[in-house]
Amino acid sequence: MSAGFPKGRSVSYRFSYRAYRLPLRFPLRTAHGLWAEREGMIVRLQAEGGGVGWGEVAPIPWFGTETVAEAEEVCRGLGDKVTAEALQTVPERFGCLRFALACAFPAAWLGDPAQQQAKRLPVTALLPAGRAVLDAMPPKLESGYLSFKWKVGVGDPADELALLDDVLAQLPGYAKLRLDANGAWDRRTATKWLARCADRPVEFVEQPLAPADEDGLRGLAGDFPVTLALDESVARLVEAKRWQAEGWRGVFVIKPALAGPLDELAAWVETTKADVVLSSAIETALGRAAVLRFALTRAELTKRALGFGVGEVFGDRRWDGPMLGPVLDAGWLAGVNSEELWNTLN
Ligand SMILES: O=C(O)CCC(=O)c1ccccc1C(=O)O
Ligand SMILES: [Mg+2]
Repeated sequence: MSAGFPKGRSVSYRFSYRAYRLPLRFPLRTAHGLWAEREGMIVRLQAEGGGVGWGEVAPIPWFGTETVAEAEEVCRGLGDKVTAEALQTVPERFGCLRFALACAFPAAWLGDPAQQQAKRLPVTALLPAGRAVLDAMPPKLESGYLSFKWKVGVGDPADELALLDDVLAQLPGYAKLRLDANGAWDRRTATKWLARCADRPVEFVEQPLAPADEDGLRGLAGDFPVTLALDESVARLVEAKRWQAEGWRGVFVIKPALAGPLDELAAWVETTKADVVLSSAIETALGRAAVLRFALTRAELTKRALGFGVGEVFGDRRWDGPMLGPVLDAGWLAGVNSEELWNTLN
């Protein structure tokens, strides 16, 4: 699957788009309040010869992406007949829409699934914030996860720090823990946590400070041995490139659904050997399948476990796709029917 804008051809496509609005089964507690409903769009391209493809626009506005309304306005401006050249004029700032459009080129949907069949990639289980983590872990361990991500920075920092020992006590020697503060800590709190993480099986600490505190983030990276990861700081690929150019040597958590065309992401990682983790933006099965289909063919993007173990997000099998367990293989992709999802939005 190529998942980029085809070059040098002025084939025209029929373009359409439909909005969706889906309640989250368990509203997500974040540093930005409660997230209860996912809004987005599905886009569709149909080649003159008949081939069809789909893509998903799934912004997270508090990550600094475009809003659904803004993406919709650009779509309206494109009209119902488009060329690849016209789609490439969508501005860089519209990372979600550019991801969706690049996914939707019909040629990308004709890929040979056989080439992916043998691949099996590990998935990270997302654990809930607070004390709930302790009950959530055992069944995840039982089902075979080797990698976990715990949301911190939500409750009282001292209570959470005390819980860290209990979480690590439950972690078998073969497993690793990621911590994600979503930018909620101040420098003092971050310092306490990072000191505590030294010599612990912590794979990395994600976005310990708000994106605005760039000096703070660079300072922490130099002061502590634990690996740091940027997420909110690098929502769009241009920002990841800038941090890298300025010397960031930690991990880049990339939410491909926010970052623009998958091809551009892969090219960057291939040329610079950036240390990346692919992560879900709580998109529907349609957008997730586009990312995971691509991930199965690109080893350089999947050196670390996939941040897609988000469980049943919508509580609706069609929009969640098949249950994704501790290991992704091409069988999961076969359970996602993009055409059917499109048709339910009719
Ligand atoms: O990255 C993962 O493992 C799961 C995805 C995740 O944590 C997430 C999902 C939606 C919005 C924000 C985030 C985040 O990484 O902060
Ligand atoms: Mg994060």
